[in-house]
Amino acid sequence: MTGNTRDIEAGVHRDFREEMSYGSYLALDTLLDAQRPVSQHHDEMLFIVQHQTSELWLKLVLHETRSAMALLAEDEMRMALKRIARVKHIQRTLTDQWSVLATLTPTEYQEFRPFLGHASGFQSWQYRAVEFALGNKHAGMLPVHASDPEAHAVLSELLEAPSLYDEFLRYLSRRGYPIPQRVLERDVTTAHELDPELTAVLTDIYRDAEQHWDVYEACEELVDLEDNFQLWRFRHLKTVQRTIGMKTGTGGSSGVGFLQRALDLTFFPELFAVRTEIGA
Ligand code: HEM
Ligand SMILES: N[C@@H](CC(=O)c1ccccc1NC=O)C(=O)O
Repeated sequence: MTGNTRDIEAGVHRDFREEMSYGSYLALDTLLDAQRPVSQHHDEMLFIVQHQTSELWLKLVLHETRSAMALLAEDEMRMALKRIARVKHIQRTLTDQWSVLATLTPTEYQEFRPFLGHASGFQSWQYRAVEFALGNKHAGMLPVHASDPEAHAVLSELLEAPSLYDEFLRYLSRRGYPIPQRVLERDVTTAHELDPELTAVLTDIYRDAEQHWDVYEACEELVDLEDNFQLWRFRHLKTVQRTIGMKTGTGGSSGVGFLQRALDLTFFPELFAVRTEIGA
């Protein structure tokens, strides 16, 4: 037998002149009109779609992370963890997605790279917002967004707000854990720095996990989050390496060297320091 033999059932809705349809609900006119190559090269479409899908997922990561922060501030730990679980799945998708871009050869990329000018992922405000929310605060990043007042406003707000980790530590303090006062009152516009006394508090949780099961589990969720973030950074670095080698970046950085240094960053240093202490 040939052809598609599946009946289109009588009940199937067909007239959307006066009703909301799939496309109108999702604003597909706008979404699918947003791929605007600046060169004539075939592979630029891949480059654009890869970035746009990443930005869409980043939008959801930000939405979920900000919600998790607000929930923690209200002592709603279980709901906050639900948000974080979703973020972890998105992170995996973002990391897996690098394999699509890895099909772009250096020869193909060079065809349209000169058309990109000084545009660079370095200017992604949503990426920077996620970094800020997770605690990698850096006021020096704000001027890059001066030409986009809305993005600048979101970044300023996140810079000045407690990070996810700050909210977690405040929550632990409210639960009676002896979080040092200087940690609770730190200048949240800067990145958190390792505090050995905080490591000791968290180590006690890990040493007696059964007694502290829910917060112990929450700590491991944060470790997963950071681990996933680092995997994305690493895949970005390796993709950059195979695509432009040691060339400087269009954003003006050294390129691979700059991205390599990001792998030394940590959002939750004490949660990793705990590993050294366990069993010691
Ligand atoms: C062939 C593909 C890519 C190349 C060659 C590349 C290259 C680079 C380079 C060299 C930098 C350093 C800044 C600069 O001087 O430009 C950078 C930063 C960045 N790129 Fe890409 N990139 C690629 C794809 C992507 C994709 C798909 C995303 C997804 C959104 C992305 C997001 C970012 C972000 C967020 C930064 C800033 C990182 C930070 O500040 O730590 N890049 N990229
Ligand atoms: N920084 C890249 C260019 C680049 O990847 C890019 C250019 C425009 C929009 C997004 C980009 N993605 C990530 O940096 C390069 O140096 O080739």
